[in-house]
Amino acid sequence: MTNEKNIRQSYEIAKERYASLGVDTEKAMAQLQQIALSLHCWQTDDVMGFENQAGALTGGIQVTGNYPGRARTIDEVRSDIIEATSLIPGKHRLSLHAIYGDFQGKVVDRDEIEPCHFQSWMEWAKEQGMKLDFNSTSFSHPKSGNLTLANPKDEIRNFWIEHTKRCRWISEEMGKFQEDPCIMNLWIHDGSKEVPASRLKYRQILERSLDEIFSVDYKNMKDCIEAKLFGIGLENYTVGSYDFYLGYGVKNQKIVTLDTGHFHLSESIADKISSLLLFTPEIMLHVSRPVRWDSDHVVILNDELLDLSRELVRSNALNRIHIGLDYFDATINRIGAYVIGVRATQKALLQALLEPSALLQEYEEKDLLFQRLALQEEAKSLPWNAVWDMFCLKNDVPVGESYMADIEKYEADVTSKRG
Ligand SMILES: C[C@H](O)[C@H](O)[C@@H](O)C(=O)CO
Ligand SMILES: [Mn+2]
Repeated sequence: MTNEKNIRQSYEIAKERYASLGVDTEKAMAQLQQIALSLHCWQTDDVMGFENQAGALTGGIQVTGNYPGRARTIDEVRSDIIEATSLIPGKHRLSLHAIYGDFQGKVVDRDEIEPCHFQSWMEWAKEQGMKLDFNSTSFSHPKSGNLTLANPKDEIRNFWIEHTKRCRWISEEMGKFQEDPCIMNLWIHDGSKEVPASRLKYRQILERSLDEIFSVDYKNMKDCIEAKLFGIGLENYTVGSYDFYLGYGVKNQKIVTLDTGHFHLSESIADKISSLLLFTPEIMLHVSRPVRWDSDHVVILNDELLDLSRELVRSNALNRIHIGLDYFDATINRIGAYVIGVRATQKALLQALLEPSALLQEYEEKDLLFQRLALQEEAKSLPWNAVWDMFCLKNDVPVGESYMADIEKYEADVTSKRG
């Protein structure tokens, strides 16, 4: 009770402080409430999925750690997602990879998947008031190799074309069922350890495959194409590079996915937002945290995330931006990993929504550059955390670090009992 009183008092002080700079804290909280983040289901089970022919994780991605409690069944994934979302303010989405289908113990190959394999997900999500997004899965399959949609061999390429076409069909049915577009992401690992004899050849093949895949028009799903710098074992050449997908996205008006772990480490993802918004219809983000490489560390509140969030808000186009998370850490409690990453992303967005942007723009227009820099610096220590605590309180989720106790309890009662 005293705690709640403190939170409310601190909020009132913060509200006044922000108002003095022309910022409306109530409006910022209302805007944050509208931002649904797309949670990646694959943090629950280390990207294993539920195919009954599953092998090791391939495609140049890697999960490290063996913390106990990995979800081993669809029910366990759902239970973990319910637990995680109970500790996160707001209403969010869930992103499924194609390997998470409800295959009922049968072997259903990737070129055979159908909407019926995701029907139970659609119904469950509806019960939870949650919308679904979708991803085709090119990795961890006997036909994955180093080349899928860019493979010169007809048999392999056509298999993956068929898989991806089916994923679009499933996404369309999901979108219809949930009466809200399903955002489908296409990422393939295709590449080569050494420099190929022709870089052009495989990109030409990939362009043709994509044209065939996208030849069917759908109304209830949206296509996103995700580039990458390199995968492990595929260091010299990635067919689906950023230049490739940026070109394809602009030419064909597809959504380009920016995964924050898929660029050179010193490259600013924030700087790309305004350019993409000028030339592509919408943007999809995979918020991740690269450490030395695309290591998919748990997202934390760092400068890169803050910079990106500020650009998203400043662009005035939040309705054209989809924000998903993409990391997988098996070294710590997996539900904790979700909660840390989602709350960090929301905190960054809140700080961006609380930026005294009207005043900063006014200084800029008047060429008051010292004043602009001074306010940018001072804005960093404004009492945004009091607004965040109030946002959590309003959403009836734990304030501050108190969520740790809930996760510890869930671990003791549930995940520690998994074999
Ligand atoms: C599971 C993958 O991480 C995901 O599908 C893809 O988006 C990626 O980022 C691969 O590095
Ligand atoms: Mn990604």
